[in-house]
Amino acid sequence: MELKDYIATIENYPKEGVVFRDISPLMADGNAYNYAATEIVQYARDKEIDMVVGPEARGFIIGCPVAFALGVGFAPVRKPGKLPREVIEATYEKEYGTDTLTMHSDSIKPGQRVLIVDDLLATGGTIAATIELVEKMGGIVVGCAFLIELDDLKGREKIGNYDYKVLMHY
Ligand SMILES: O=P(O)(O)OC[C@H]1O[C@H](OP(=O)(O)OP(=O)(O)O)[C@H](O)[C@@H]1O
Ligand SMILES: Nc1ncnc2[nH]cnc12
Repeated sequence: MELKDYIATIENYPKEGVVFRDISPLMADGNAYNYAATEIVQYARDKEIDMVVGPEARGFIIGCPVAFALGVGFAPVRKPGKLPREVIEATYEKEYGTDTLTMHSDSIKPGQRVLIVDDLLATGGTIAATIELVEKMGGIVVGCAFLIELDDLKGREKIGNYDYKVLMHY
């Protein structure tokens, strides 16, 4: 399946100069959505994953079906003020601004093997902050998976030696 057929491109959104890659046509097509999630599940199958972690909000859209298919739990990474119990925080820079991410401080148990899933890798700020949060709790990041990587923004460099999988490059 040619997954790029299901990505919409919007220029100058949400800011002048940004080329936005929109996954909503992919989500709207049952076959494409299933195919994309299954590709990530296959990548993760032999990794003995205990938990999937995904950043708000688009990381939930692809991370939750992957967790469901693997038969493991999902831990959300959220923007400040959204999680009701004790949280840990990490601050990061992204393509269009700065932000802080939080997780419930007990959402990953020490030694758990974690797959991080998000829709898109841009500057890598989100994935770097998410890795930091998981590791603060003693989790082991065994893989990172994305639908899309924006190669020019060099987010790959923030991933360093962690294993990662990308379905589409722009
Ligand atoms: O690699 P980075 O430069 O960090 O950018 C990638 C992140 O940016 C987008 O999320 P956004 O923060 O826009 O939130 P949303 O999913 O709630 O729209 C995207 O879904 C990734 O999580
Ligand atoms: N160019 C882009 N398109 C879609 N989501 C993004 N998140 C960060 N940069 C993005």
